[in-house]
Amino acid sequence: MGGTFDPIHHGHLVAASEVAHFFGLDEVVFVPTGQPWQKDLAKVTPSEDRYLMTVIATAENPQFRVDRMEIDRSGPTYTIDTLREMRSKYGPGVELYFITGADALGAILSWHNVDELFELAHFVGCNRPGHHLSDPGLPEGKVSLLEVPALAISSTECRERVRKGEPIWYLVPDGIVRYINKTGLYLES
Ligand SMILES: Nc1ncnc2c1ncn2[C@@H]1O[C@H](COP(=O)(O)OP(=O)(O)OP(=O)(O)O)[C@@H](O)[C@H]1O
Ligand SMILES: O=C(O)c1ccc[n+]([C@@H]2O[C@H](COP(=O)([O-])O)[C@@H](O)[C@H]2O)c1
Repeated sequence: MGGTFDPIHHGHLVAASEVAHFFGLDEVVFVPTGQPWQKDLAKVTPSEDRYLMTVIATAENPQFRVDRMEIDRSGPTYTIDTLREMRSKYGPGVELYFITGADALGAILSWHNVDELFELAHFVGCNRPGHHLSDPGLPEGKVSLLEVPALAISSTECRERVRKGEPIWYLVPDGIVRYINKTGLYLES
């Protein structure tokens, strides 16, 4: 599962858990983006903080792992590079699934080298409140749409709540609340 994870929240974790269960996956690898080129980079939290929060949020689940390949890569982050790297790391016999939310799936045709993406992994789109879950005309058999228990949580809302002094308990794992309080992240927009 790729994401900016700024910060990681329970919507991400529920989607990952549901997809793992439904498809019988061995593990879910969370890959925080280095430079998400379709977002305003000036507003994105340093990658090391986003990586650490992802590690904290997933630490207790033996099926979840975090990979720093995107934050260690220079230049804009393209999923195609990540999938090529994973394919060469795991070999041709391993099936790769890329987990996305409905908003990301809707924009996938704008991603770098989109045609090759579908040769490297199967894409799973999860529903998300406020976003319509539909296949935007992707190659046959390369995408699955999955209904997961919907959580109306976004990283944007979490950041906004911290800035306004509102609680984010139970929207994100407890360790993430403590990390944000300790570091002072998101106090200024
Ligand atoms: N509540 C949610 N339910 C299902 N999928 C989600 C949810 N929140 C995020 N996702 C998906 O997780 C992936 C990573 O999301 P991302 O890190 O950008 O979080 P976000 O909450 O969308 O962030 P932001 O509000 O900053 O845009 C994307 O594919 C996104 O669609
Ligand atoms: O490869 C691309 O061109 C591309 C463009 C936009 C988003 N992505 C990936 O989509 C995932 C979700 O992105 P985001 O910006 O919603 O956090 C994350 O892994 C991004 O690296 C990938």
